[in-house]
Amino acid sequence: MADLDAAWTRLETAAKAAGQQRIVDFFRDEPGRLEALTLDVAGLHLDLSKQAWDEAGLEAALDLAHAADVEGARAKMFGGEAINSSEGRAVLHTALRAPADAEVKALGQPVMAEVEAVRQRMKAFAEAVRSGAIKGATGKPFKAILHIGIGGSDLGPRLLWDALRPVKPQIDLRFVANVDGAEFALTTADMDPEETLVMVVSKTFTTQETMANAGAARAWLVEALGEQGANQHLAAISTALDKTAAFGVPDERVFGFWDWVGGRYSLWSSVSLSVAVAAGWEAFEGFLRGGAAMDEHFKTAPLEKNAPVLVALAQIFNRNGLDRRARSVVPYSHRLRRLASFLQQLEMESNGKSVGPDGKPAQRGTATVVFGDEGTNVQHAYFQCMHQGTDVTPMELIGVAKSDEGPAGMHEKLLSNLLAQAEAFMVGRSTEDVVAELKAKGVSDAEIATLAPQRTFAGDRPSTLVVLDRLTPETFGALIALYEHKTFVEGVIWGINSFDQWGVELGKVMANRILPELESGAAGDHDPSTAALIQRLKK
Ligand SMILES: O=P(O)(O)OC[C@H]1O[C@H](O)[C@H](O)[C@@H](O)[C@@H]1O
Repeated sequence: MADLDAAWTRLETAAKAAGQQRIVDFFRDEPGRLEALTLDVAGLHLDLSKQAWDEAGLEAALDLAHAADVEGARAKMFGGEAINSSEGRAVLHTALRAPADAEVKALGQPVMAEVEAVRQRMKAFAEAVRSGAIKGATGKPFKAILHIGIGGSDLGPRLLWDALRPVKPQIDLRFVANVDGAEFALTTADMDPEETLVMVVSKTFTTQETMANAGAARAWLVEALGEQGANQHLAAISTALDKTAAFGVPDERVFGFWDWVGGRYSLWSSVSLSVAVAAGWEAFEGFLRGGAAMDEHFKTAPLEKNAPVLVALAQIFNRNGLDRRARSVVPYSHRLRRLASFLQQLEMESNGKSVGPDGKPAQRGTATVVFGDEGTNVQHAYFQCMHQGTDVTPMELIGVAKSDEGPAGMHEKLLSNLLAQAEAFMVGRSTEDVVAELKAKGVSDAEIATLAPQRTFAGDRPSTLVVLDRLTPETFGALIALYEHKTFVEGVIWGINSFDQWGVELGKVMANRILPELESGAAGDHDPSTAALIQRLKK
């Protein structure tokens, strides 16, 4: 503990010192900077040299990781210990992408036989749906899948589908998440129940939104195909097998997973069966292989060359050392445009905690806000604030080195924007430079005095670049696993349990209380604002 406190203090001191200098100058003062802060892992190239740390800052961050015993925590996670202590569960999403012959135990019990058995059933199902061996009730093959789920049962598979989907897919995969009937109506309007397979995805099989949409989908099927027919169009993915049977899904159409897989870490499981069907099993297996490659790296690389550790430490340096309370993630890739939404759950649900597993307050600030969308689009939206706003927001910019998709010549334009933004964030543009340009254009001194400051860029805004060699199932898997392990390392250093989510409960309980009040009009005991709104909104 004393070591850890001292390591935190060293980090904070080092960050303060680094913050007095300009990032761009670190390159001048540290000849080995680029070499020390770039690495190639599992088809990803990472460049953390434009981050806010100097050599001493990086060293202090690595010391902090050692003092927090990241390596010990990592061994406990891979060893299947109950590191999700508030729920007494192991954390083994890594087993879902491990080879069948790996030796993995959850709380001492071997898991790989079960994992492999479900994988084989998923594979057989995916192939049978694709080949038409499994058909709908009227004998037609399935041309579409309606994937119903929310949170971890939605965000990961949606992103995975965007990443892997063929340009002209054999199977049209659609998603419904929200308990806003508009989403169901808009998504199903042009779907034919006779040719649609409905997959209900819920770890708990109790989530209000998913159960409401599942009921709606079932009714939509029953109307077209009758009770018996509807069942042939249903599949369920859950850890609650008793509940799937009660919903009417035949056993052979139920695909399980385990309580040692958190919802936001579940896209490696049967939760992504819809994608495995629609993109094909081979693509899904490639995704698993990519995740496993990152696991191997995370487990074995020394901390100073460990990609998830370095990305986590850059975040901690910014967040705790320099008090930067937001981070923006911008993939220069249309297929990865939903990455920030996925990371919002992964990082903010995992690490948005203020107390540790011992119930004591966290000593330092934990998860920050993460936001973002696809580049270049965001350059024409919020990047003004990133370049010239009063707060510095660290960025992660993600690119794909090679792509043959779409019209010729576009990819280079996309990449030029990615590189230009990262350079502009760091280097900025000096007032002298702006003044010289305005003078050369014949602008008057009076105008220059007001214009030049407005056209100056302070720069010195840190960013990390992640460049995928190509966007393949493997590199995409490696990217997601990178972020999972980054999130884990941060949780270890902040001293919190990254694997529970008590903070989502209160709102659910209160919604269940308000629902009958809206329906019947009899208002319960509420604060004046809520009571007035119930009066206004009730039926
Ligand atoms: O998969 P489900 O059990 O339906 O849960 C869906 C989601 O809802 C919950 O409220 C949790 O916050 C998420 O972690 C979870 O992914």
